[in-house]
Amino acid sequence: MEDLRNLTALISNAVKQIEESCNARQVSLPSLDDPFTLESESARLHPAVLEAVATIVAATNQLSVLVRPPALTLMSAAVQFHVPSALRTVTKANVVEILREAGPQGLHVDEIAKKNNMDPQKLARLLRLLATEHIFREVTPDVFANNRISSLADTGKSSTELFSKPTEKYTGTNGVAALIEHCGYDVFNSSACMTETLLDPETARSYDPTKAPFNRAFKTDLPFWAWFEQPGNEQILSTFGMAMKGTKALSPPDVILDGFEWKDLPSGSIVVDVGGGIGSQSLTIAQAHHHLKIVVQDREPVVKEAKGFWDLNFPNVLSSGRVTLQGKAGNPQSIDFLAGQPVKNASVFLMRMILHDWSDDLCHVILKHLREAATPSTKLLLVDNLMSFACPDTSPTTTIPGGASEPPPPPLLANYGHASAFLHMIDLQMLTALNGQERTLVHLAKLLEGAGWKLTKVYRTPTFLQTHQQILALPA
Ligand SMILES: C[S@@+](CC[C@H](N)C(=O)[O-])C[C@H]1O[C@@H](n2cnc3c(N)ncnc32)[C@H](O)[C@@H]1O
Repeated sequence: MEDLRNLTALISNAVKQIEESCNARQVSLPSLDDPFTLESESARLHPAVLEAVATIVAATNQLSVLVRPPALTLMSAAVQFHVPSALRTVTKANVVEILREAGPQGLHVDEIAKKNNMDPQKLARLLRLLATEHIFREVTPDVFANNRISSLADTGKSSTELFSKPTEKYTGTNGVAALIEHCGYDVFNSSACMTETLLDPETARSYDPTKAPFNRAFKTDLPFWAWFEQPGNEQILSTFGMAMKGTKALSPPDVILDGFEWKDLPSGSIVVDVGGGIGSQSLTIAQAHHHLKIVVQDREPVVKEAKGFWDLNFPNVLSSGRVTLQGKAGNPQSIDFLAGQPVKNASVFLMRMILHDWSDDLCHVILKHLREAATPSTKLLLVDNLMSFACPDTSPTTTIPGGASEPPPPPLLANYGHASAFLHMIDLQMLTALNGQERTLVHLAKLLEGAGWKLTKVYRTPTFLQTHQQILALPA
């Protein structure tokens, strides 16, 4: 009972904290029935509120596990995979857009099914599970409407356009639907092969990117990235590019501009976005800081995708030369961060969500190439998720600015329990797809040190827990 009472007290204090912060700023938390818009998120995007949110998510989950019959908790975990299956199916079948067009009163499944050619009763069962998880709303029996959560996956396009041009579904969107597709197809299928891969002596201890569960699932000896580029996988590759844009939704918008002091870089400074994908982070930096030159580097097929993205979102910036896309073809220097780094006068090497794709050995190779290309004043800015243990950590930790993070009050787990479960899932996402991993700060510090970099600072920007933290390193 003591844990129960303590958890309840934590929840009620956190609710008070949210209320006080919202009252002081004269904003209110949006209802679950309001469609998602960035503007209406302002109440939540405040450090005090985000901290209270983490407490509530951790404590409510711990409370429910504490009181629920154990068999239900365990078996719910065992069948949880139906949620991403249902979510991917309805997202791919354009249900979100059909329901947006229907308005808040919703639409009967018979009508939805007429538009997307599904079986209405099967569709109803998928939507009902999702509505039970607070994704969509069942307004009256068999009548469904979007809610705040489902509307985040809205491409903003008309359902007619989506049905007539299915291969262009994600182009020009916020990328969230693309992220659902990437997680629900490439990664979900890989995860289904996790057990066999991790228990097979041939692959159990391998950190080779060609021996991941992904390779077993898709019957390929190619690493994830090279497989994307195979003929026939064009759609999967372009979905991945947009999915990376969708990861922006996992942090407050434009958080890349908080923390690191972009404005203090001298005019004309070169920022190299290493493995920058289509350049969705670079776009934000380029739009906010006109004094910087930006080079987005990635594999050639990704760079081809990137060209259309920049022409659409920031016309003429490529032709002006302020932003350069570096891939392979058309450029004398081939871009492969495992092979080397051609830019030798960078002010900043930015690497967002790169190291987590690779084993320690391959991270060492990437970091070493950057170190060799760095000038004495080049800065290395990593943007990565920071992991923590599910128990108090007594190992020596770093004393650099921003290095320590406050553990939550007991009886919450030291890593904020369920509030950080998402990060641990992303860690396994890296394992299944790439044999990569998310890391603790101490782990990252060691990797950096081994490659001639010195971990210098962590910018604790108001992210959702420890997602996408900015980690600064300088040449050692
Ligand atoms: C997880 S994504 C991150 C993209 C981007 N930094 C972002 O945050 O949106 C990893 C990127 O690394 C690129 N990549 C993989 N192997 C590469 C290599 N050897 N050289 C250059 N880029 C590579 C992929 O094509 C992909 O765009």
